[in-house]
Amino acid sequence: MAPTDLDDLIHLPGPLTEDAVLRALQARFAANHHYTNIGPILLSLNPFNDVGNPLTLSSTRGIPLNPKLVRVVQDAVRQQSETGYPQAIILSGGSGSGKTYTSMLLLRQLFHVAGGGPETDAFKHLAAAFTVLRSLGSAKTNTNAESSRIGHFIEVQVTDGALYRTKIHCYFLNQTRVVRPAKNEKNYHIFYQMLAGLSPDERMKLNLDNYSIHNLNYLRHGDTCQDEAEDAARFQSWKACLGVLGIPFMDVVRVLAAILLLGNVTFVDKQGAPATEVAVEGDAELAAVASLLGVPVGALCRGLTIRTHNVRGQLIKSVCDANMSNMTRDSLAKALYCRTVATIVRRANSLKRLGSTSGTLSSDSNESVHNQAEVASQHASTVGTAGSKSSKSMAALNNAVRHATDGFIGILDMFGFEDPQPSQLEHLCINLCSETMQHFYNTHIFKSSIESCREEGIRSDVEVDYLDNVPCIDLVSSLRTGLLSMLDVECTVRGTVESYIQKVKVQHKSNSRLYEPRPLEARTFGIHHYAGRVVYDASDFLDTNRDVVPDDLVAVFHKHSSNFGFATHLFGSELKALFARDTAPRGLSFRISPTSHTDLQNGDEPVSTLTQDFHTRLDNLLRTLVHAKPHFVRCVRTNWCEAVAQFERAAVMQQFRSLQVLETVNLMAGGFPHRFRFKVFNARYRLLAPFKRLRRSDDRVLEDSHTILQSFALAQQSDQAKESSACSTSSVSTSWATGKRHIFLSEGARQQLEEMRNSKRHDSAVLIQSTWRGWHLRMRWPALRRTLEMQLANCVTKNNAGTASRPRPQPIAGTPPPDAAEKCDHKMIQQTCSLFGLDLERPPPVPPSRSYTVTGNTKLGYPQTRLMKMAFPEDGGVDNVVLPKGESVVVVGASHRRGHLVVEHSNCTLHVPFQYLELKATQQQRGVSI
Ligand SMILES: Nc1ncnc2c1ncn2[C@@H]1O[C@H](COP(=O)(O)OP(=O)(O)OP(=O)(O)O)[C@@H](O)[C@H]1O
Repeated sequence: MAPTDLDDLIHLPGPLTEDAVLRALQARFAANHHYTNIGPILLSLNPFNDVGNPLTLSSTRGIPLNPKLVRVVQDAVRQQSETGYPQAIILSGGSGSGKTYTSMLLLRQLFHVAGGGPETDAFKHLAAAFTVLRSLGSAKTNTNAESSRIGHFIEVQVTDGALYRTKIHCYFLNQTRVVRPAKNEKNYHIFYQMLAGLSPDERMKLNLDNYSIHNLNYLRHGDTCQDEAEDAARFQSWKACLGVLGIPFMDVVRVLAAILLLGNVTFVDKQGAPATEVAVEGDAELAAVASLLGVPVGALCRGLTIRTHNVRGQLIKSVCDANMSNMTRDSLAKALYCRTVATIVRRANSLKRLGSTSGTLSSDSNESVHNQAEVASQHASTVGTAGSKSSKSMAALNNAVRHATDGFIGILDMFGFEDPQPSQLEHLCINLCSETMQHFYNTHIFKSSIESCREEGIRSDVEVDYLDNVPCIDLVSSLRTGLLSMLDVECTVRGTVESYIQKVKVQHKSNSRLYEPRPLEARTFGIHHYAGRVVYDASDFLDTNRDVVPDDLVAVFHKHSSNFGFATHLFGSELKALFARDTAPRGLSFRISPTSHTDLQNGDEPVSTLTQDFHTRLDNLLRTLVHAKPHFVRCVRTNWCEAVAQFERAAVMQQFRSLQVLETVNLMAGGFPHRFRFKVFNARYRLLAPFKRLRRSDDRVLEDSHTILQSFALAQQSDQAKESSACSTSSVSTSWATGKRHIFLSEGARQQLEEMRNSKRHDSAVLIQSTWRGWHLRMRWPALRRTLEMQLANCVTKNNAGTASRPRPQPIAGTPPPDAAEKCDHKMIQQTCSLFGLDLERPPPVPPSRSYTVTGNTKLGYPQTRLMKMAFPEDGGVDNVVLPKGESVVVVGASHRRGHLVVEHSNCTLHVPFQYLELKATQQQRGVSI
C-alpha cells in the first residue's frame, strides 16, 4: 500500500518506529492528506494554508469538509443517539496547531447532521455569538496570529432527535493582555477592529477621534502592525452579529472605548507634595472615560485613588500612591473587559428552546431516537422488576428517560500549550489546563486499558510505555503543596514574590519537574511540562492571583451615581451585596472577574483567587467530561513559523513525542484498547452469529459471546484465505481476549467487527427494502400498466395521424441520478425473487381486469349506463357506427385493451376509451359502498 493511501496508522507495514510514522505522515501531508486516523483517534496536521481566516462559523463556510471530520461527527451523533450518553469531541495540541479551525468545521458538520443545517435560527445565533466572541477572545501571539485566549466548550443539546439548544461555556480569559500585551504580541482583536471600523461620527461620540494604535498605551506597547481594511470589514460583521444577539452596539463600544482611554490615564506622585496626593496625567482621558461610563469624573477619580479600610470595625479612608492607583486603574480595565465578555456569553446562552426553526436528526439518526427510547425502556424495565417501591422505580424511570434524552454533544477547544517569554501566572494556568487534558487522554487511552487488562489477567503482545504527567499536575495543583495553593497562602499572609519562590524551592527541592533556570534569578522558576520546559517569571504572580477591585471603585457604578445601565449591570452582584448594608464602601475587595451573587453572600472577603477560580472551572469541566464518551482529535502544527505547506520534521517530531503518538499507534496496533461488558458486546454484535445458536438469556451471556466470537473467527479465516494472495505486511493485531467481566478487543478486531456489522445491517436493509419495493410495485402494477398502455395508444394514434413522433421519455424533474451505492446487488435480487417464487427473466403477471368500476367510495358492477362526453370515433368509424355526444350507452364490461370499456350499441360492440364516457349515478345503478 502506498503511504498516501494509508489512512489509519495502525496499518503501517513493518516495525512501528517514530521514523516510520513520521515518514508515512510526511508522505500523506505532501499529497494533501492532512487527517490520519490512529484507530478511533484522529490526527490533524495543520498545513497553514488558510492563515488569516477569522475562524468563525461564517468564515469557514466555503471550506470543503474532510470525510474524516464528517466521520467524527457522525460517530458522535450516532453514539449519542444509540446510548443516550453525552459525547465530547476533544481537540488538543499546542498553540497554533489548528484546534479552533478544526472545531469550527466540526461544529458546522454537527449542525448539518443534527441541527437542521446553516439556515436554522439556532445556527445563525451561534454563528453570531462566535463572531462576537472571536473578536473579543482572540489575539495575535508569538506563535499564532489568531490565537484563542478563551478556552471554550460548545455544548449542543439534543433531545427527541432534534437540536434543543446550544450553550457556550467559556473558561478563563487571559486578563493581563487587556492592559499589558507581551512584546511582539497584540491586545484583543476587537480593539484594533474597532479603531479601524468606527465611522467618524461614532469615533467622535466615543471620544476616540484623536486616537490610534500608536498613541493608546494599552495597544502601543505591543505589535502595532495592522491590516486596516481587513479589521474594518471584521468590525462591520462583528457589529451586525451583536445586533443578531440583541446586544446594544453602543453600550459595548462605550465600555471598550473607556478601557482604551483608561490606559492613557496615568497617576504620578506629586513632586514636593505630601505623600497623600497623586496627580493625574491625562485629565481629558479621565473625563472621557467618566462620561463614557456614565459616572461623575470626581467620583471615578476618587474610586481610583482612595481606599477605605476597615480597622477593627472602624472605617478609615486613605489616599493610594501612584503605583497603587495605576494598579486600580488596570483592575478596572480588566474588570470592565472580562465582565463585558461574560455578559455577552450569558446573552448568547440565554436563548431558550429553539421551536420550529430547529432541525431534526438526519435519517441516519432517526433510528437512534428510537434506540434512545429503547435504552430508556430497558433501564426502566430492569429497575421495575428489581425495585420494590413504585415511587423508586418511577424516579428511576424518570432518570432513565432523562439520561436517554438529555444528552449533549460537546466540542472542546481549550487553549494550547505555550511557552512565551516571559511566562506569567495566566500562562501557568493555561499550561495546567493543557496538562490536565493530556492526563485525561492518558487515562482514557492508556491507563484504563492497561489496568483493566492487568486486573482481568489479560496479556497483550505489546507493552505500551506511556509518560504519566501526574507528577507535574501535582507539582502545580496539589491541594496543600502545589504551586497554586502555596501562592494562595502567600497572598493571604501578604508575602512577597521572593519569599514565595523561596518556599516553593524548599518544598519541592527533590521534585524533578521543578528546575532552576539559568542565569539564576530570584523571581523565576522552571517547570518541566509534558510538552517542554517553561520558565515562569513570578514578579506579578501575587497581584495577578489576588485579582481584586476595591469596593470604593465598584460603588461608583451604583445607579445613584451612574447613568449608564450597562456599566451598572456589569457589577450587578457586587453592588447588590455592597449596598445590602447601610455603609458603602466599607473596605471590601471584589474579584475582577464576575462573581455569582451566592458566592458574594458568604462574607466580606473575596471568595476566591484567580487560580482557585480557574481550578473550580477546570474541575467542573472535568466533571462534565468524565460523564461523556470522548472522541479525540490531536492537532499538530507542521512548522513554527506558520509557513504554508511546510513539514518540518523536527517540529512535528517534538509534538509527536509530547502527544505520545507512537505510543498510541503501538497500543492501537498491538494491544487491547477496547473492552466491552459481555452483555453490551452481545447486544452490539449478536447479528453476526446464527440466530438459532444464541441463547439470549442473562445467565448465558458468556456462552453467547463465545458463539459470536466463533462466527467472527470463521469470517476472519475465510477473509484471510481470500486475501492471502494480497500478502499484506501490516502488523495490526486482530485478536481478542475474554476476561472476567469484559471482552477485550484489539483495534483491528473492532474495525473488522464493525465492518461486518455494517455490511450485515446494510444487506438486511437492502433485502427488506427490495422486498417491500417489489410488493409495492406489484400492487401498483395494474394501474401503472393501464396508464402506460393509454399513453402508448395515444402516441401511436398521433403517430398514425402523421403528427409529432413519440417523445423520448424524459427523466422526472429533480430526480437525482441513481447512487451507485444504492443499487441493489444482483445476489440480493435473486434472493428476493426466490423468496417470493418470482421468475427473474419475466415481469410479474398482469392481474385480470376487474369486473367492476369504482366511483367515489362505491363499487359499481356491469352493465352500467354512461353518457358520451364527446362523439366516438371522431373520424366516423369503420362501420359508420358513431356514438354522438350526449348519447346514453350501455357499458357491458372492461375491455381487454387497457383503458377501454366495452359498449354495446346498435348490435355493435365498440371498445371506447374511458375518458369518452361519463358515469351517471342513477336509481338503478346503486353500487356497494367500500
Ligand atoms: N486544516 C487547516 N487548513 C488550513 N489552515 C489551517 C488549518 N488549521 C489551522 N489553520 C490555520 O492555522 C492557524 C492556527 O490555527 P488555530 O488558531 O485553529 O490553532 P489553535 O490550535 O486553535 O491555536 P490556539 O491554541 O493558539 O488558539 C490559523 O491561522 C488557521 O487559519
